[in-house]
Amino acid sequence: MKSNLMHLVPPVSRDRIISQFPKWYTPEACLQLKEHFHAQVRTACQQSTGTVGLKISKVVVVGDLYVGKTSLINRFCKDNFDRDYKATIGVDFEIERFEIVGIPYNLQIYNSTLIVTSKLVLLLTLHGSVIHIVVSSSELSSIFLGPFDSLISLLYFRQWLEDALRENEPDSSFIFLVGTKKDLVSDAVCERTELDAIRFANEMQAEYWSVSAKTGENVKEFFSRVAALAFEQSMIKELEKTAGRMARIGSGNLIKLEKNMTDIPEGNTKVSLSCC
Ligand SMILES: Nc1nc2c(ncn2[C@@H]2O[C@H](COP(=O)(O)OP(=O)(O)OP(=O)(O)O)[C@@H](O)[C@H]2O)c(=O)[nH]1
Repeated sequence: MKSNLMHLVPPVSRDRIISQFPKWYTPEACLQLKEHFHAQVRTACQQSTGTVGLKISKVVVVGDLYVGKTSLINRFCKDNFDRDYKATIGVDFEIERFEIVGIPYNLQIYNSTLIVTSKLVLLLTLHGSVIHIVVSSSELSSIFLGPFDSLISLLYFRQWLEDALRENEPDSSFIFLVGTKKDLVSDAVCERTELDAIRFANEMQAEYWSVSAKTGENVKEFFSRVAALAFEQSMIKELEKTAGRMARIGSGNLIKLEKNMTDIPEGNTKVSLSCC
């Protein structure tokens, strides 16, 4: 599957630019920076692997039994939906292939149920994962328990979150909360559930998405977001590894000021900016 994720923006680098050059930051400059970032990414890949190598990120999907994890993954990876329920035993996984800014890219999507998976298997699954997706069914969510269907799964979830954060470098992973089976609830119920879910997601610094594997609503958009963030994270790491050998964004030869800064009279901030 080829995905056109050209909307990628390098937030870290952009923030650095804004903080260093607040007065000259413009949408045009941002676009140029984005293009430059993509070029840098390709160069970084070539320098680190000798070719534009395949990148892989790990995504872990967890949640209660029967909430729709397998259906969500199947809708995205195989574009199908099965009404019949077949319980997932242990941990299952799918690989989805993308091409982002010309770079071959794979998402390894692990599917596991919190309650029935052994702790050791869960820890191994979580190790090195970039994206954590917590799935809950919109149909069953209770306003008392937030997006969780039972108190026990809420407790498991808290433990899981701690493990996930411990198994990975700080600030290197993203958490999503996904409400499935959107098609089974009315708009009014959906809205109410969403308010709870968004509040809960904010508490755990997660992003909330409401989807339906049956109709396909929001599924592609959701995984595009997942792929974009995972890819960006993996590229930022790549760039950090090769930082010594490369021009840094915000310094070096990326931004050229047409005028020498020392020539600018005080109070005059109108300087044109060009990217190389
Ligand atoms: N109407 C509707 N039904 C869904 C949706 N997603 C899943 N289901 C149904 O819900 C049941 C459970 O779905 P699964 O995807 O197998 O759930 P799971 O979370 O993978 O379950 P485990 O393997 O036990 O962990 C199945 O009968 C699906 O057909 C949805 O978006 N809408």
